[in-house]
Amino acid sequence: MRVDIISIFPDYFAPLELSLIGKARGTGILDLNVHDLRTWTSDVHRTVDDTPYGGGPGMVMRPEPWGQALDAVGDGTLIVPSPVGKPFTQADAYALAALDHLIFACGRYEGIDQRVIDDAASRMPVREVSLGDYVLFGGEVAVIVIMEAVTRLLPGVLGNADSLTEESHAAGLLEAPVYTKPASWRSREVPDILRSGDHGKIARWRRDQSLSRTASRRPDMMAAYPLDQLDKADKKA
Ligand SMILES: CN1CCCC[C@@H]1Cn1ccc2ccc(-c3n[nH]c(N)c3C#N)cc21
Repeated sequence: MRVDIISIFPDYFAPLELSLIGKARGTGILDLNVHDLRTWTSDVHRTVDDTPYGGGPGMVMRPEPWGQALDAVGDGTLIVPSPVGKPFTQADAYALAALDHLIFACGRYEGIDQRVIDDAASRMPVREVSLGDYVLFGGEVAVIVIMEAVTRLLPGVLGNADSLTEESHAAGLLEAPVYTKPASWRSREVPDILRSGDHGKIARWRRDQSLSRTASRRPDMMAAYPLDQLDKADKKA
């Protein structure tokens, strides 16, 4: 997978040189290129913003540098983090992980001139996405989150691909609580069932824990959970 990230703060993406994403870059699974938007400015001050038409607070990112930057990186699927975007989900992460070329446009200030998105949409798929119902300074942090959610789904990145099937949001439920040694810690014990060695009972316990956690913390996910899956789980466990 090729990824191009365009930002006025390219150093924000230093974390993408670390851990499993850094390894994916080193092994060629991920071809990640970070670009400074100011590369495509032509004035001495390398200006990327200007006052908004119609008045209002703040500044808007100028279309010219963005247009040249997007021309330079070529066509792919353009992802534009934005507070007005579609909420980003695990399903979106899977969809993006199946693509060959992702381009991320990191806005700042009050946002990017709308004509940049409209112009790009005339020649490639454009996805405006939001991380959640809160306001960030810009798109960079959202891109780091999306990059982690997508990269971990790429074949060869996670040592144990099986873990993808049971994790939260992949199976449609929140994960059960996890425990490790010691068996007793500050007078708190690991649930006996997890030390029983009875894998059928352990699976049922974990499913019950997932269901109760999801029901109490994410009733929206419960509403979307296919009821026939609940029956299957009971029979399997
Ligand atoms: C504050 N400032 C004036 C009001 C409008 C937004 C602006 C800041 N800002 C500029 C570009 C940009 C991109 C994404 C986000 C963003 N916020 N919250 C999310 N879930 C986001 C995503 N994904 C914020 C951004």
